Amino acid sequence: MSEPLLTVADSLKDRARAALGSRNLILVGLMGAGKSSVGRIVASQLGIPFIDSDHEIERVSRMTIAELFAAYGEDEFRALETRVIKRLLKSGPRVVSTGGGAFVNERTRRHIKRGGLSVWLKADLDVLWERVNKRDTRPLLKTENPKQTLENLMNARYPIYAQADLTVLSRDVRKEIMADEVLTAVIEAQKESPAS
Ligand SMILES: Nc1ncnc2c1ncn2[C@@H]1O[C@H](COP(=O)(O)OP(=O)(O)OP(=O)(O)O)[C@@H](O)[C@H]1O
Ligand SMILES: O=C(O)C1=C[C@@H](O)[C@@H](O)[C@H](O)C1
Ligand SMILES: [Mg+2]
Repeated sequence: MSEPLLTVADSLKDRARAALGSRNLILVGLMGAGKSSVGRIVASQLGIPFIDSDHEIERVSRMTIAELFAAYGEDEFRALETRVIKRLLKSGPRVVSTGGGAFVNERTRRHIKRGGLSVWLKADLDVLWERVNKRDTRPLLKTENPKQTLENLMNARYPIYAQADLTVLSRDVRKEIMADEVLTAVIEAQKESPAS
């Protein structure tokens, strides 16, 4: 006889929570991949705190990301992002959703690799574009052809995101389903390398 659905769902959360242990779970990937929205659900499923590095940067600086880029430029923003992410990863377990460029920065990437289990939410261009073109708050996409810019970012960044510990395909299914797939990937990773 098959198990009742509730038990299966409960055991997914419990198994993922046990597999994660005291490590942080860090979501990386391009703008629109779903790091913030899926990360929040994953954290609530695991019963651990959720923090979004973009929100944390805005909180500590009391400026929006767009204002930070405009006032200080991208290099200063990256330096602040590195410091904030380093601090967020000092204790765990937490789910930390990062900004789209965080894992691309070498220093930040080093902190993420040391700081827990990283998951790349990988999406194709059309999925990302459908999501990001609804808002114009992203400074890097304020160009003449933002879709082309997004594609250029994909080409430059995907080989780097591929260094994450796990990859989950982000597509147009409910965010809860994406969250379950992240939990499943955490369990699978633990099976493959139980010592970690
Ligand atoms: N699985 C999904 N199905 C439909 N819409 C989604 C899905 N995941 C995310 N979205 C929507 O796409 C948009 C971008 O998602 P989100 O902000 O979570 O991405 P992000 O990876 O955090 O992007 P950024 O790097 O810009 O912070 C939001 O409007 C969100 O509601
Ligand atoms: O992809 C990027 O480089 C960025 C993504 C956003 O999350 C923000 O961190 C910022 O707009 C830069
Ligand atoms: Mg986000």
